[in-house]
Amino acid sequence: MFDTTAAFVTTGRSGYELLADPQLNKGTAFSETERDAFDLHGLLPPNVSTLDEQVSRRLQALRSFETDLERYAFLRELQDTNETLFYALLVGNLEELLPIVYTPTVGAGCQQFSRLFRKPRGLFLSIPHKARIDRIFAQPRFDAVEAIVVTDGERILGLGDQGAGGMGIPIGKLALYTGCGGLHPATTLPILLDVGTDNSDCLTDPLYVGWRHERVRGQEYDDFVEAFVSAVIKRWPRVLLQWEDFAKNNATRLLERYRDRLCTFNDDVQGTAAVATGTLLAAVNVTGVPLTEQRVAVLGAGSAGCGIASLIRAAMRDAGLSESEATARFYMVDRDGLLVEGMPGLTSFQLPFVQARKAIEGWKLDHPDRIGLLDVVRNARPTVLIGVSGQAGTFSEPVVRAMAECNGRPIIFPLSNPTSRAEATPVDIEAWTEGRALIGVGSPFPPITRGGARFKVDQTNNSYIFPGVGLGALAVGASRVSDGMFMAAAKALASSSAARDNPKHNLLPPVSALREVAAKVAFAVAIQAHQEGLTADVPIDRIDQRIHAKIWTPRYVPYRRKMD
Ligand SMILES: NC(=O)C1=CN([C@@H]2O[C@H](COP(=O)(O)OP(=O)(O)OC[C@H]3O[C@@H](n4cnc5c(N)ncnc54)[C@H](O)[C@@H]3O)[C@@H](O)[C@H]2O)C=CC1
Ligand SMILES: CC(=O)C(=O)O
Ligand SMILES: [Mg+2]
Repeated sequence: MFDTTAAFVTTGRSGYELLADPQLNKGTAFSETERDAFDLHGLLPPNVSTLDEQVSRRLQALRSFETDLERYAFLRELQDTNETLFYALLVGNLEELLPIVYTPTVGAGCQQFSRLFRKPRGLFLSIPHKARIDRIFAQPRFDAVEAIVVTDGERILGLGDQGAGGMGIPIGKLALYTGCGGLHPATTLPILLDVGTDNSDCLTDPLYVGWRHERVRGQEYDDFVEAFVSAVIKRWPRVLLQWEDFAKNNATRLLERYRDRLCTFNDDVQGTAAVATGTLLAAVNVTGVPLTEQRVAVLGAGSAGCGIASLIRAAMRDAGLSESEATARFYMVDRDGLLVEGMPGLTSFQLPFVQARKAIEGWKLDHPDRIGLLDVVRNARPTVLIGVSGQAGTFSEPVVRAMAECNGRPIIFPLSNPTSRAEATPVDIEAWTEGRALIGVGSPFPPITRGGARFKVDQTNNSYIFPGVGLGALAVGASRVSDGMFMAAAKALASSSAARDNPKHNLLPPVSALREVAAKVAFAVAIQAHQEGLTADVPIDRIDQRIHAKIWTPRYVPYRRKMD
């Protein structure tokens, strides 16, 4: 386990080599003694700064930019120059910086990746270099790796195929692993599986940095992923591997293939499920309609949609419903309308959530051959409406008004990212429901006005879950990540809700509290792993201490020169 509490660091690097290493560089904060010992005099201006002074300097520079994309590029550059400073800035300003490091700006960062590319971060594993994976992994720099986030760039937020530009997502997710979950940056590794791209803008862009090839699919793709996972297990047998932003035809399939072979999970399927379930449990407290009486409509029956349905259904079973009673409460709507039994083209992970033909007999439909979202809301009268379709504006005024007509307090979560892809905006939902809706959004939105005051709508994003799941799993050396661990994470999140005491308060803690949320989620996840027999021999009364020992706080420690 990486020692996050080391009192000093010993290094053989000096001069420019030391300044060029983002894991070791302190910039102007190198002390006089360190400047003597590491030949840094003259390479730095003479004034020695504190970390706080450096943070103030960078914050001032950051705020002077005109656009968020410039701020994103600035922060990425800082991350690649001085990680301690980058994280001190991030941790101290989560609310302000998360929308830049993470959604929505990270989406633009992926789209502009080839233009912004400066220094290498993480690993690009491309099909032409499949045979070299072991050798790439073998570099000593990666000895401390404990957490990997991997994507193949095919479904980047709601922005589709971004090819190698998708690397922005693992980088952003791991920034949250450290910024919110406290994992030491040296233990994190972003990976992009470059299997080509079907994005013609990338393929025809002379500046595109990825492998210029159409996306490889089928057996060759599967063989490549297998080579990757096998090499990961060989190099880091106890690593936590997070799958991120894979397209619908791969996400659940790969999760099922690998979830029993290593400590791994899919964030879009399982992390999203936990944040949606946790927020819903908090909302149920407010509306007073028990979970067992909720009816849930989901727009977008893909990885996130079916993951969400699956975990909410499990929560309904825990609350006393049978499997079939719980299943009947879900209305999954995709491109071709409501999923009903016998519909052609259903995937294996959609099949458990189809509605029985009999259940919809007698429904009044706008068009007899297609059951759209509005039909579902009018006929099924759902209490909850969740959007994970990546399609902006699909929670139209008639749909939202219909939700408001059949519910005193409709629960409406347009969760698609980035901001431009949200199914509806909080301002519109607030207006169309006369302020009665309980709203959750995937990306940050400006505050709305509620009861004459500004109200910040909850950002219902898996960032409330994955840093804590990773921290908890790693702290106790979990061998696997189970569905039970995600349920524990969801319940821990719900128990942090301020709305438990006052229904006018937020369903979720603010983004500024994400570090505390991660620690709480980590504890619940680790306890659950222990109860399921998935941990190494960590006594239950040591779990809290293990978690806190793993949380790194960005600060400078003194350096000592390593003698040859
Ligand atoms: N708030 C959060 O924490 C998270 C949000 N998301 C967002 O959810 C969205 C979907 O992600 P995934 O499920 O992984 O993608 P996916 O591609 O697996 O699923 C999207 C589904 O939406 C369907 N769809 C597309 N257009 C539609 C339309 N007009 N009406 C109904 N269905 C339509 C697609 O056919 C597909 O089944 C993305 O925008 C992503 O950013 C995903 C994960 C976490
Ligand atoms: C938040 C996230 O994981 C997504 O939008 O894909
Ligand atoms: Mg994602």
